[in-house]
Amino acid sequence: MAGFDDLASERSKAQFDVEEMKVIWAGSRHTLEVSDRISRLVANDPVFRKDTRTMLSRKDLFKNTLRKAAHAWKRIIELRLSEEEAAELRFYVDEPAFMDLHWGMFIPTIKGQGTEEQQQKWLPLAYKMKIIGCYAQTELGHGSNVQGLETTATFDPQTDEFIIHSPTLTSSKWWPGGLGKVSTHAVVYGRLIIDSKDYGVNGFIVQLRSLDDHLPLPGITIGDIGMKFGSGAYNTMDNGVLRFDHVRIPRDQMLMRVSQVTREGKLVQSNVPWQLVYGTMVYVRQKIVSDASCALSRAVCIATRYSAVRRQFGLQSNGIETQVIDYKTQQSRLFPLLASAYAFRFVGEWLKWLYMDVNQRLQASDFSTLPEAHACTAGLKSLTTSATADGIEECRKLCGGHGYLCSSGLPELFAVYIPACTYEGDNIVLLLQVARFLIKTVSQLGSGKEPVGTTVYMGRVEQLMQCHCAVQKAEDWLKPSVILEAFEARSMRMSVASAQNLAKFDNQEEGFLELSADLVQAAVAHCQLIVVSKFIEKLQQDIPGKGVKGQLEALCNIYALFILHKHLGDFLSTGCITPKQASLANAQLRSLYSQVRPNAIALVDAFNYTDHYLSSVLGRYDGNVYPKLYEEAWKDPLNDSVVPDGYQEYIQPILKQQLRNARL
Ligand SMILES: CCCCCCCCCCCCCCCCCCCCCCCC(=O)SCCNC(=O)CCNC(=O)[C@H](O)C(C)(C)COP(=O)(O)OP(=O)(O)OC[C@H]1O[C@@H](n2cnc3c(N)ncnc32)[C@H](O)[C@@H]1OP(=O)(O)O
Ligand SMILES: Cc1cc2nc3c(=O)[nH]c(=O)nc-3n(C[C@H](O)[C@H](O)[C@H](O)COP(=O)(O)OP(=O)(O)OC[C@H]3O[C@@H](n4cnc5c(N)ncnc54)[C@H](O)[C@@H]3O)c2cc1C
Repeated sequence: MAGFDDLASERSKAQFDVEEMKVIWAGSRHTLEVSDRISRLVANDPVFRKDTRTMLSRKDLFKNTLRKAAHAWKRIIELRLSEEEAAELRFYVDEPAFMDLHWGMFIPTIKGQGTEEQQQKWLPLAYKMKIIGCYAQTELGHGSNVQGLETTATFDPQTDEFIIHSPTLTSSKWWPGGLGKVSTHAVVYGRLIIDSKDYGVNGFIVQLRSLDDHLPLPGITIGDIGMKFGSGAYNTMDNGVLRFDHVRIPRDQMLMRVSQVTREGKLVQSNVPWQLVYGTMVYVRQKIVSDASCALSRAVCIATRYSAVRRQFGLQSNGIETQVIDYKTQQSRLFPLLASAYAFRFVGEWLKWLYMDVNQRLQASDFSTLPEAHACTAGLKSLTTSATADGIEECRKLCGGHGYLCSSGLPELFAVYIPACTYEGDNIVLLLQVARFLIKTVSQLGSGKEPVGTTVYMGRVEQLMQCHCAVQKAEDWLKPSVILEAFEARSMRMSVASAQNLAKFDNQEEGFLELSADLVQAAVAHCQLIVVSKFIEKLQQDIPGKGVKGQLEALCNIYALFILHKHLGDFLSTGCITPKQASLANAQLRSLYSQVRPNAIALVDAFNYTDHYLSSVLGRYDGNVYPKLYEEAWKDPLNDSVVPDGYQEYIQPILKQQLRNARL
């Protein structure tokens, strides 16, 4: 039967060891074992079913999420799951919920911005979930501009308390996940006011609801901000609104690692940079990059399997039509996304290492790598989430009409994913942060301050401003050194050009605003270079397993040459390559697609996703698409009755009217 046979035959064509590729994708044999075990545990538990999610009303959907979260927590305790296993469980439950903000932002904020004493007081409560917290930063009037927040925290020396207040409508906290209906506590960001002087934004731990009856405490108004894009999707989350009317908290609930307020009302700065108040965002942006590879690989897995099952046109001698995956146009849209999923996986792994390294340094009072960590997390968060959001939509189109059905799994995946381009920093705003970092780096060239980390290549500015690409034949594009040099030269030249244009302005801030569209492009070029170079570095590691390294090399080259093709204008206009070399790159790309084609199904099998996680009829492991699509349609509540509700009120009268008209 079509589907079963197609995918079995595809799997038999694979030219590499899929089991070893699973280890590479997971990161280690241990991680693969944990992820495999927990994914099956979730898939086999009826409480974690997902199939009715898009049909539930908001209230039922939300209650169902509460049920799942409570059940997940129960299982974590019963099975004594480690933190790693619990995180895998959350991943495979696959539903945004208040727990994400509690574990992903509230706890990390206390760890990163609280003093030892504050951590000792609050963390045990939070770890045992005796309190549930959220991250209340964004307001109705300001999200990107954190320094523009209006909530005030005024120190009252009489009572040794802070008074938390929302002075305007636009100062209402707006968006925090978990706030609307669940959280008992929040880290609230507000302006620290002492003796009428404004000391800027800081974090404060504020209790919001009673631990007895869950009612908001006096002076606090809270609710949910309403339905969001798509059915199911992010509507499992209670993004909330919060207002304070002179709510008092003890002084020791200001997070005081960065600066302290004494009993006398004096502000004392510690030796850590004030930017640490933004530390949780660096942590979460790093997480979001890893998540991008998961979301993109999921969509790509669905689209690849379905493209091997789906046949249209091109009747062959054996009477069978062509698998759509064999069309070159399909390959040229699908395989770069497959390559991107792998590329984002590896850059995510590297970013996790970078974050851990920065954290260790911070503990030892070494703050030197913080600007680089901020630029990398901001830039890569922006690059990978934008590409993933676009990629999921492309996968939907790659699946034709059936991709638009909720049962394909793609509409909900798209709807739940796209806010990643906005939350934790709007993607353009974040690229502008990278641009500032690049301009600063360029301006310091030749000053004796050597560029570090991902900007080391800028130290070779003279060479990179003049070099000529050495490619003479298509295969030359397979050399990592050739690719790296082209990407480095493009990024260097775009940053230098931006810096030179900026220098023409008397007022640098005005110039930055005027040139911001170009600056964003320079930032994108730098971030793409990071992705390419981290993929190449990955390939320099020991990679066991028959054929595994060869497949990864092909994917790395596809990613790089696809980006080159997509941004050809940059590469040509900066003179990094010639039009002839561009056309050789394109020829090489086509040849790489042919190389990947027989391995495509095995390359998505290596993600090791269960059918439960994919929740897609089109992406089923067994390829049994058509019978299941047919079966799925009959489950729609609209098919509960043969004649629909409303027939007598609305259809019959029309039909009767038409009959009468016809008789006239
Ligand atoms: C169901 C089962 C449950 C079982 C559970 C078991 C456990 C399971 C575990 C689960 C774990 C889950 C983890 C998941 C992860 C969490 C998922 C989260 C989902 C998403 C939620 C989204 C949340 C949010 O959106 S929070 C709000 C985010 N807001 C923003 O991002 C605002 C964006 N704006 C900014 O960041 C800034 O204001 C910025 C950068 C735009 C500021 O611009 P500006 O130029 O005005 O800067 P200044 O403020 O003046 O700063 C100048 C100076 O500072 C430097 N800088 C800026 N930011 C940073 C930074 N972050 N770090 C370091 N340095 C920074 C900047 O570069 C400047 O430096 P100079 O040297 O002066 O140039
Ligand atoms: C699903 C979801 C969950 C969220 N969860 C939380 C949470 O838990 N806690 C929390 O505190 N917040 C949360 N947020 C808020 C989120 O962090 C902000 O929405 C985000 O930081 C973007 O800020 P904004 O809404 O102010 O966008 P704006 O800054 O108003 O963006 C609007 C437009 O203006 C552009 N723009 C803004 N500034 C500039 C500039 N300087 N230069 C050029 N263009 C600019 C942007 O590119 C964008 O196109 C969440 C948001 C969403 C969607």
